[in-house]
Amino acid sequence: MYVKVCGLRKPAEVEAAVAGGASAVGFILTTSPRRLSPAEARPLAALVPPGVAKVAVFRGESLDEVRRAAAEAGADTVQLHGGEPPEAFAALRADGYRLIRATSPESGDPLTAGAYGEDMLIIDSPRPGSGERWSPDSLPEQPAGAWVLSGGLSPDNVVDAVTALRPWGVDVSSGVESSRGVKDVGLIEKFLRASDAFRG
Ligand SMILES: O=C(O)c1ccccc1N[C@@H]1O[C@H](COP(=O)(O)O)[C@@H](O)[C@H]1O
Repeated sequence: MYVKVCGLRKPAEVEAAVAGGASAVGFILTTSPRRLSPAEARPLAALVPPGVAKVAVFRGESLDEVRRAAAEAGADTVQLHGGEPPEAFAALRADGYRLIRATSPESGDPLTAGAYGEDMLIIDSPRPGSGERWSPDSLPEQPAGAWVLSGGLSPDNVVDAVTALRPWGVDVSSGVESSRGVKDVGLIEKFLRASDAFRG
């Protein structure tokens, strides 16, 4: 199972995620208590070994700004939360990025991974990064393909959530923090150990 740990801001957090077997680490390059500048993200991305994705997260920035910031940060994957059209995904694909489309159950967006040309689909609460969970009852259709469960996951609920929904991957930020925007390395390790139950 794919496991992404998002909103990292310090070398020790990146190192804990990598050592614990994360598939991807995320850097928030948009409005957020976890926001980093691309220049701040770049040395963190440089700590990430091959085989672990370096995800730059955006919400509502222009395509030009996404391109500029993702390149400066040294990301290899772009995550878009802004309801961008398929053409934006095509342009970023042509630049060589792997792509994540993020949406929420009641957005009206397609819930099939790849519908806009993305590699993965994150299904998150309507307020990304809030730590809020969403109800499976709010899904208008069964998600399909490489879809990633996000929104309010934590070391204590990830096993039950995955058992119930059987996503292709999971994504966490708030649930591995001691307070809003402040990661707890012990919780990152605990989340990754809990997720090990679903990895080969
Ligand atoms: O973390 C943020 O503040 C954020 C801001 C804007 C877009 C996305 C953001 N985070 C994403 O939210 C989920 C994690 O949610 P949770 O905190 O675990 O409930 C993850 O996809 C982050 O990339």
